[in-house]
This record gives sequence, C-alpha cells and structure tokens, in this order.
Amino acid sequence: MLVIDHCRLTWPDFVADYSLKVQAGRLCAIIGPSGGGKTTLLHMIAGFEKPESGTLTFNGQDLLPLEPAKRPVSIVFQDHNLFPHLTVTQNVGLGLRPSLRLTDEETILIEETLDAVGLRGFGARRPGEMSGGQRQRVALARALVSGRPLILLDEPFSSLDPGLRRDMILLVDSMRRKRPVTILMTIHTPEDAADVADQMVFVADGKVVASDEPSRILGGSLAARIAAAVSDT
Ligand SMILES: Nc1ncnc2c1ncn2[C@@H]1O[C@H](COP(=O)(O)OP(=O)(O)OP(=O)(O)O)[C@@H](O)[C@H]1O
Repeated sequence: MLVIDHCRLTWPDFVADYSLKVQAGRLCAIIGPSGGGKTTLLHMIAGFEKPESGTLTFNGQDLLPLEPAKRPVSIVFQDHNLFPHLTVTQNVGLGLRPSLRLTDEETILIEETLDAVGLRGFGARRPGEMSGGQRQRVALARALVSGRPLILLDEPFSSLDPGLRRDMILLVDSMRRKRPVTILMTIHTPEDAADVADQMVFVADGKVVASDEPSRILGGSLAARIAAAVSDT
C-alpha cells in the first residue's frame, strides 16, 4: 500500500499538504483543477520534490530518504521523454539498464513488452518515425519493463484524440492485470477512466479533497467542481 500522511510542501504561491492511501495493485485516477497540485503530488512520490514534513511509504518502505533512482517508482511524463536519436528498443532498454548494454534475456523482455503494448516489429524505428500514440506506447513500455512496482503516469495521454486516449487507458488497465503494479495516473477527462480505475482522487488547492470509487466521486457532492475543473482545462 502507498501511504502518504500529511506531506507538506511550501512555495511562495502554493502550499500543499497531501494525505492519501492507495492499495497495492490498484489503478488510481487523479483529477482536479489546473494548478491544484496533481503533478506536484506525483513528483513528490517520485522524489523530485521533497516534503518538509510528513511520511511517505510504499509497502512499508520509507521512500523519503531515497533518491528518485532508488525508489520503486517509474514515472511517465506527458511529453514522454524519448530520446530522438535512439531506437525504440534502446529507449525502452533505458528503463532496464541505463548503460544500454543489454543481455539477450533483456532484449527478449523488451521485445515481449513492445508486443504487449502493440508495437511488435517497431524496435528498430526512431521516435520521429512514429505517431503520438505510438510514442506514448514506447514510454509506457519503458515504465513497464523497469519492473518497478509503482508506476506514475502524469497526463500521458492528454495530447491524444479521445478514441486513442481511451485505447491507451484500456491498455494500462490490461497491463496491470498481467503484472502486480500499482498505478497512479493524472487525467483531465474523468470519464476516460471512470470504469477502469479502482479509485479516483480529487486534488485541489494542494490537498486530496476526496478519494473514493470513481462513481462516488463523479456522482457525489464534487460533481459541479469536477465539471468546472474539466471545462477549465
Ligand atoms: N518547483 C516549484 N516551485 C514553486 N512553485 C511550484 C513548483 N512546482 C509547482 N509549483 C506550483 O504548484 C502549483 C501546483 O502545480 P501542479 O503542476 O502540481 O498542478 P496540476 O494540478 O498538476 O496542474 P495542471 O493540471 O495544470 O498540470 C502551481 O501553482 C505551480 O505553480
């Protein structure tokens, strides 16, 4: 289980105080108004931002003393951070071995993962030779191949058209059914994930305002604030 207890960050214009629990193996969708603190929450879990107080554990392990690279966390950004000069296989391989001196077993694992995200035969291509949706799949494959149990997706699909976005969310859902991973995903369109997420979290003003099953979040007292947040973005 991921347990965040009163993790506090203070900047001149923004104060965050996050508390949240996510059971291991769950898919948790994070929604909320622009500037409310969704990305900052993920960055804090990944270790890019350090809270000045509070506790953060995953499956009982204290994450706060750990540098980002040492955390059991893999993060996918909206701009997917692929290296244009590297092939798809190499970009995914970075999730396994930054030196890219891949063993035969690792190369096979990469091929299997590319297959799983629908990119069989794309290994030799470069990101510039692929569509936006295909590039997102490469970034997702890199996160999955890392074997890290906690995957953070920071609006990875928001630049895609609605049909493709939905396909990608279904792909994330199918991946986590094959492998025990816990996934936190920020999204702008709650409906995209309403039927696949186990948990939905509404973040605003640097706080987790509500955390519950998606139907309760979307149909509850926050419905008007959620609608306003969606139309605002
Ligand atoms: N390193 C930083 N230093 C100072 N302020 C920051 C820093 N990082 C983020 N902020 C501020 O924290 C607030 C929350 O930003 P954050 O990116 O987490 O929001 P968000 O909910 O992800 O927004 P969006 O949906 O627009 O991406 C913003 O006011 C932002 O300006």
